[in-house]
Amino acid sequence: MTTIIDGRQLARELNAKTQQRVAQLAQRGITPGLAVIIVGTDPASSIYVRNKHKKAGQLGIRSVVRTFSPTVSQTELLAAVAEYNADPTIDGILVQSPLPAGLDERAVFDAIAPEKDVDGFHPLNTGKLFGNLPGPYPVSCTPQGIMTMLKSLHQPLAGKRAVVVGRSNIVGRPMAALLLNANLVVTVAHRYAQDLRALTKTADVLVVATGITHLIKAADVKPGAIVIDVGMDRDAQGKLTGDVDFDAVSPVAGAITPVPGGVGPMTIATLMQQTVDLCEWREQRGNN
Ligand SMILES: Nc1nc2c(c(=O)[nH]1)N[C@@H](CN(C=O)c1ccc(C(=O)N[C@@H](CCC(=O)O)C(=O)O)cc1)CN2
Ligand SMILES: [Mg+2]
Repeated sequence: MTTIIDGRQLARELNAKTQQRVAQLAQRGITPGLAVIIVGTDPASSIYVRNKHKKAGQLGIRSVVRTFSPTVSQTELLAAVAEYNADPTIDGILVQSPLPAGLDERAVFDAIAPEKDVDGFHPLNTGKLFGNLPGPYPVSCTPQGIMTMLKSLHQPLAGKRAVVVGRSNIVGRPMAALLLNANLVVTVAHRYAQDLRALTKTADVLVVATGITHLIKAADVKPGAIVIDVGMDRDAQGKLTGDVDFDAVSPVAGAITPVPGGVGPMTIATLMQQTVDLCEWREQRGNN
């Protein structure tokens, strides 16, 4: 029997816990604040930002969305980040990725105060993650959400072989660090891998984040493996599909995430969780 990892249900459970934490903060007169910066009108990014804003509102988090035209200058963007860095009502700041060409995304991420870096993209936070330093600090929401999904399976993971396909800063690299910190034996594969399929076939935990529709087929997966599909691709008919051929792979896998309804909802639930984390950590530090 293959377990279908239900990201929507796990997100509901996580959001319920976050909502309770928000209610506890409210009793002390504290409202967590999230600032979301989006540049341009990319339809997918606009939907993700709208969903973040909506979910925040449902949980009692105050969210502000600032939308810039694609012609915004780097200086204006950095000024908006600086404004939120200095705003005591804002606990978490995120800049929706990708930024339009011509803007230096890395410089904008680096300008976010590390203690408000709700996406965990600041080098201080990624450095802590890669050094396996003691927390707390925020971690990129998609891989952090995947760790929550893996924990929901209640399977021992230490010593298992993990293969992460894709090495992006948002998913592949922090995913590898989280799995390594959880004592898995981790391989990161990418476009230069000489025999990708020989690698994926060794994985007890396979995480695929490439943006290549149905890259992973049944023959590429070890029987019983946990398969996590981060892909959000469109097939020839425009239908949302993953990097894993779900219909072919699910009979082979021990557990598998669907697309949609897998990793995506957990990304947003983790963002909400981390906004409240940042708010609580700030309180614990004494509002600094
Ligand atoms: N600043 C950031 N930018 C981006 C991140 C991020 O974590 N921080 N991740 C992705 C986009 N993303 C959130 O921003 C995101 C993508 C997809 C989903 C989601 O719920 N997907 C649904 C399907 C949605 C659809 O139908 O199109 C699902 O998988 O079920 C949530 C968040 C890149 N940018
Ligand atoms: Mg990649």
